[in-house]
Order: sequence, then C-alpha cells, then structure tokens
Amino acid sequence: MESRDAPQRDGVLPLPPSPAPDWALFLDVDGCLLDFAPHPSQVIVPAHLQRDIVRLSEMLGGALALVSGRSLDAIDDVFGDLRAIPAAGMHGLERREPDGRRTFPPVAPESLIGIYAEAQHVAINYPGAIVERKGPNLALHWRAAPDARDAFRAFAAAALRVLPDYRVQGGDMVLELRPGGASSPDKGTAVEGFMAQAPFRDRTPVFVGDDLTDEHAFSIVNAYQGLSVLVGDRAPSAARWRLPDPAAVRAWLARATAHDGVHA
Ligand SMILES: O=P(O)(O)OC[C@H]1O[C@H](O[C@H]2O[C@H](CO)[C@@H](O)[C@H](O)[C@H]2O)[C@H](O)[C@@H](O)[C@@H]1O
Repeated sequence: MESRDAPQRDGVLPLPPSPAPDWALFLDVDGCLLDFAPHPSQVIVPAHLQRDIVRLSEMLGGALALVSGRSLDAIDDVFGDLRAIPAAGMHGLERREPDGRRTFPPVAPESLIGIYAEAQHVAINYPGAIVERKGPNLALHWRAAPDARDAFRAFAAAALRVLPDYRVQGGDMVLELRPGGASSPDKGTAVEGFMAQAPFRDRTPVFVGDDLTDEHAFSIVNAYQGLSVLVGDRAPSAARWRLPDPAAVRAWLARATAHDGVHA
C-alpha cells in the first residue's frame, strides 16, 4: 500500500499538517521531543511539553503514545507526569498498553553482567563515553567521546560471540546490544501493537522520530497510509514529511494545543 501523498517541494520533505482529530500520534523521545544532551540523564524537559502532550492526548481521545529506545522507567524518570500515557520502551521490547498493563522485556542472560563490566573498562579510556544498561540491552554511547566509536564497535562485534541471539542496533552516536533476531520487537511492531487496540485502532497513524531505529515505524505508518515525519535531515529515510529539529516538534505540538480542538 502507498502512503498518504506528501506534497513534493524540490526533493525537500514538506512540513506536516497540524494534528487532525482522527490521528493516532506516536512520538519518539530523544532527538525528537527533546534536544540531545551529552548524557542521557542531562536532558532538559521544557515545562510546557508535558502539558502539551497531555492536552494533545486528550484531544486525540487517548490515541497518543511515546515510542522510545529508553526503558519505560527511564521515560517516566524524565517525564514524570506522563505515567498515564501509553508507551513503548527499549525500541519496542517493553510496552505500557492503553489500559495500563505492562509487557516486559526478555530476561538478560547471565553473560551480560560480565559484558557490562568489560564495556565499562573500554569506556574508561574515553572520558565522556557511556555504557548504559537497560534490562537485557546495553547501549554504548560516544556522543561526548567521538574517539570511542571504533573501540565500542569492535567491542560489540566481539560481544556478540558470547551473547546468544543478540544483535547490534545502530543509532545516533550509539550502538546497542539487544536480544532478538530480525523478528524481534522494534518500534514498527510497537506501533502495530498499539494500532491493534482502542483507542488507536481505525485512526491514521503518525510517527515522528529522528533516528535509524525510527525507520521501522516510518515503514509501518507508510503501509497504513499514515504520516511518517523525520526530525532533522538524516538520509536516506522512509519518512515523507519533515520537521527540522526538536524545537520545531515542540512548537508544532504547542500550536496544536493552543486551539480548542485539533484541526479537522
Ligand atoms: O528512541 P529515542 O527516544 O530517541 O531514544 C534513543 C536513545 O536515547 C537516549 O540516548 C540518546 O539521548 C541522550 C540524551 O540526549 C544522549 O546523551 C545519547 O547520546 C543519545 O544516544 C537513551 O539514553 C538511550 O537509551 C535511547 O536508546
């Protein structure tokens, strides 16, 4: 199925329309709602953002979810007030369903404990490099230490030999060791999971995200004839619409909630 046509502008993706009442809106977190920070715990959440998300969720009849690489606990630590909002964490490995039920990621293999310690030893050589443990996932970040990239890549390739059924997932100045082959959950299957149930079902899915891991979700919403919105200018991408940066995403959400209703 083809996605909803986006107006073409000389190869530049167009800005998305204002949210419509029949949308199911899926929002990535880091690099989309929030500007990147050197460390995952240093992100700044503008005061109006939670309020706008809650308001927009109400306007969409609850059909709004956060879909992130962060764990659900980390999402809740960052946003606090959004604990009633459905969410997918760890790139779809765990979910908070619309009725509040939780699905959990697979248990980490015992060998991950040693791998985690070894990764921290690698990171010590690169001040600013971060090893983040998220359940069965291990994220190796080099945003604040670009020189760590090659060492982390080599480390991850070697770690795969002792982590059964794991794979490496690339991201923006990060790579992640995570369980599961090609058929394991990702942000696309997370969107499909939400779309199979009320209040998301029968709505037009719209996914807004910036990173490689968001491409799974872009492909799914395209297949549903929804809107795929890339934040930034990463290429290539399956996205058909674009917002330039997280500030533009926040302004887009704020404009939608500044009215009494979303635009029909
Ligand atoms: O899917 P997302 O919501 O975009 O989450 C992706 C990763 O976000 C976090 O890391 C990224 O943001 C940090 C804060 O800006 C930054 O320091 C780091 O370099 C980025 O990779 C989070 O820590 C990861 O667990 C997520 O997978």
